[in-house]
Order: sequence, then C-alpha cells, then structure tokens
Amino acid sequence: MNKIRISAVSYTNTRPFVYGLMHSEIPQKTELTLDVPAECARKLIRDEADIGLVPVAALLHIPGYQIVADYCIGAEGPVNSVFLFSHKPVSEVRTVCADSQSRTSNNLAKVLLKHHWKVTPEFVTDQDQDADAFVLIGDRTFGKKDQYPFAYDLAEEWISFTGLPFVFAVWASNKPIPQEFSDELNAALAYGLDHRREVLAELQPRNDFDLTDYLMNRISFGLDERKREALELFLKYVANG
Ligand SMILES: C=C(O[C@@H]1C=C(C(=O)O)C=C[C@H]1O)C(=O)O
Repeated sequence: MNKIRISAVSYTNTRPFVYGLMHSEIPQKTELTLDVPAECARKLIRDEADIGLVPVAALLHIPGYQIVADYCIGAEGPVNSVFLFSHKPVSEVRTVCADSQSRTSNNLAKVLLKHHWKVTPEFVTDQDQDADAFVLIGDRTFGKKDQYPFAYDLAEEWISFTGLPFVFAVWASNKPIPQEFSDELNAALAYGLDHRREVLAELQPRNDFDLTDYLMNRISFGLDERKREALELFLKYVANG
C-alpha cells in the first residue's frame, strides 16, 4: 500500500491529536496535512486523502465510510467555538451567512433554525453580503462572543434541543484501513489527549479566551455511545432536510 494520506484539522481544538501523532511513528508512514474542515471533507470525498478528521455532515457524501478511531471533536455542553452570531434575536433572523470553512456547523445551524427555533431563514455564502446572522467556527471565534448582540452556542442549543451531546468531526476513512493502523492511530490520539498540558504550554496565551478551559473541558474528545447516537440523529436531520 502507498503511504496513507491523512487530513487533520488545522484548528487549536485538534492540537492535542496532532501532538499525539507527532510523538508517534505515524508521520514516517503517512502523508499528513492540516486543513480547514471543509478542505478535509473535500479531500476525503474526492479520494485525495484516505483518513481524515472529517466534519460529520460530509460523511453523507463518503459512500462506505468507516469510523477508524474512538476519538472525535465533540461537546457535552457549550463548546465555545461554534456560534451563530446575530444582530437580531433568532426569531427575527431572515438571512444567515454560512461559514465557508465549515461543513457540520452550517448544517447544525440549519437543523436548529428549522426544528428547534422553527424559523427558515435564507442561507447565503457570500461573506460580503449583509446578513442578519452568520455561522463562525474554530479559532476565528475566540474572543468574539461579546462583540455581537446575540451569540448562540450551537453545541449548547443542540443539547437543549435533543438532550444528547454533539459530534462535530470524527476520524473516518473512505476505504478499509488495516486494524493495526487503527490501533496505532488510537494510541497516538490517546497520548496527545494525555499531554494536553504540554500542548497548552506550546500555545500563545490569550487574554480574551481561556484556552485551558477550551481544551480541558469544552471540547469532548471521546467518541462514546451517546455521541454515536447523537451522530446518527444529526445525520438523519441533515439527510431529511
Ligand atoms: C468545535 C469545532 O468543530 C469543528 C467544526 C467543524 C464544522 O463545522 O464543519 C468541523 C470540524 C471541527 O473542527 C470548531 O472547529 O470550533
């Protein structure tokens, strides 16, 4: 087999995973790239990568996908990096600008607007267009929470809607991967999570965002049964519109 191609996410929330990979033998055996989530999804769909930290909404476009690790980017409470920022209360929102780097959270916003808040605003993709609200994910949200009249944390809203946690991205492949490699990947990811203090020490501190709280408490990295249940439910909502 040629070198396995891995696409991981370039945001801070993935740094513990990257730390684990870098402290394993995986980089020698693979081609590893760090991409924004939408690009990670595109690579898996187009078979330009074999394994990725795939935004879950993209799984619907990867026939025969397999989840290859027991870890994810998830949340069991407010995640603090996925927002619908709005100039108006959600009941009055008519237009929403999607985040071009996201695949999951744009869909999560659509699901929540329709089924939780029961409104159906128009989604636009042109960031220059004046929309009432916009989806924003990842590091670009850090420190922005108090800059808008309304900031809806989409993980928190999903949890109050369903009573389930949420999963943004999972380690998935678009083809069968040897079990041995999955085991090695799991071990590397676990190592990274166990060394989050070291990862935090490498990050540029910020006074407008609590990086320790983010990596230790906000992002929930274990892909357990309830998160798998949440994933199935979310994919059903997305598939059915
Ligand atoms: C919690 C986050 O999860 C991310 C959100 C994603 C999306 O919306 O498509 C994809 C991957 C995750 O890294 C975040 O980046 O803030």
